[in-house]
Amino acid sequence: MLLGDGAPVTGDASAPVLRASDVSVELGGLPVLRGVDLAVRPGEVVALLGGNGSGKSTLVRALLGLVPLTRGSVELFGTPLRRFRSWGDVGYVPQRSAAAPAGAKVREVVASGRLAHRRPFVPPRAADRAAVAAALAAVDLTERAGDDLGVLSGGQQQRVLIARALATEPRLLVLDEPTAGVDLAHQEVLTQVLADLVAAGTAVLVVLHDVGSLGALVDRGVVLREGRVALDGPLASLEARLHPPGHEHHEPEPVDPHWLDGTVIR
Ligand SMILES: Nc1ncnc2c1ncn2[C@@H]1O[C@H](COP(=O)(O)OP(=O)(O)OP(=O)(O)O)[C@@H](O)[C@H]1O
Repeated sequence: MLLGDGAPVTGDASAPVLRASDVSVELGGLPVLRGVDLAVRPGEVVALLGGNGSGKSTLVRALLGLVPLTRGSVELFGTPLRRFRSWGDVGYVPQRSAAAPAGAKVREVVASGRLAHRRPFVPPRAADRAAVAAALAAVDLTERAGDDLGVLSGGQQQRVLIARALATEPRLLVLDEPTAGVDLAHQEVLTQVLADLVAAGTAVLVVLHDVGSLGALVDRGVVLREGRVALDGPLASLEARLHPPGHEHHEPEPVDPHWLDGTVIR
């Protein structure tokens, strides 16, 4: 369909890239997520917060189709998850303990982030090689590209997983505790890399225990508690509800700090 001036209709540019409605998940016969609603828009950075076992990783995995929903629905870029095929638009950094392929070279792991862009049995194109090189440079691991993943330190392995997701050149980047085990200097490098992606329109959903340097990028925090969304709002408002100034009477009700179970917002 064309508008009167001939411009193609491309849809609502601010439509959510990710929308979860009433998502419930049971694992081992027990409810883990209970009616979660969540939307992430282009260029938005949403932090998923909450105590241990509140369901953050399960939610991320459910949103990517890695665990089945028992109720509710997920849309990626406006397409229901069961019909979604554009995985080249999605980057995923799992929790490190969940992924450390034995015997793989660093470059191979990062290059696997390009698979959704490539046709089978065709050698990588210049664009694929350039994306891998840029991703390795972004996490400061160019020199280690030929090493076995297993000989890298824990924090370096984490940076490899981040590079794999960056190599995808995603429009939606989902990261599960990406800064766990990463030193402060490289957390700041990661923050700058993400800031550049976000400025270019990439949306980010990031599970965090310690908001740390990434906090400067975060637009909104969503706090899970026992598989439900307990709070959803700007980080500053969550912080105000956790630490209300004693002398003001118009602040919202303080929330129970145990909901965050040690999560550090500031
Ligand atoms: N495969 C599984 N089978 C049974 N229960 C599971 C499974 N995976 C997760 N759970 C349970 O689901 C709950 C939520 O786990 P999840 O890993 O999503 O929490 P989390 O908020 O990411 O925690 P953390 O901050 O410790 O990483 C926990 O009680 C966990 O034991």
